[in-house]
Amino acid sequence: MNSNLQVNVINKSKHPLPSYQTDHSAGLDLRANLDAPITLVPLQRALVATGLYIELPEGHEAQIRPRSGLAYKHGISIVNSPGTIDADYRGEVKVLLVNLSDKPFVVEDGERIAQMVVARYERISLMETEELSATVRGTGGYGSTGTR
Ligand SMILES: O=c1ccn([C@H]2C[C@H](O)[C@@H](COP(=O)(O)OP(=O)(O)OP(=O)(O)O)O2)c(=O)[nH]1
Ligand SMILES: [Mg+2]
Repeated sequence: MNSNLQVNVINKSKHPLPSYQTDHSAGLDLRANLDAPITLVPLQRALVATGLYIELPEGHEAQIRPRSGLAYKHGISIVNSPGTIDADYRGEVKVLLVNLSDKPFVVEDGERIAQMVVARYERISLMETEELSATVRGTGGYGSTGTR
């Protein structure tokens, strides 16, 4: 799929720019940019560098999401999933990995550790009021509609 939304990026990593792996992938895979591998023992977390700096267009955010393969095979997830990259952020994109398995996991330099999905967002004006409109759901939630 072609994209016409150009996003400025500075690549200070030793790896190629992130890319979409298939024609319609939603996320660009991000690689760890490390001087040395990082070992995550069970339940340990680490802020992993990517060496990338991006300038998102106003009205867009980037979400940093786990990769399902790493999650399934090794229990590797992201603590603050989905991480949010703001359009006005100019720092390095980092990934807050956590090892949810019972075995140590080694993050290697160049490994694809997460994926970045760019999305539009709305900013809202909050209007304080005394009453909200009535709905069938009302205040029901947290399984109020049953499980089957
Ligand atoms: O997974 C992430 C999440 C955030 N950031 C960067 C970009 C983002 O724009 C900034 C702030 O993130 P967030 O608003 O989630 O963190 P905060 O704890 O609210 O920090 P701040 O007070 O700086 O907003 O940190 C990352 O590099 N990776
Ligand atoms: Mg914030």
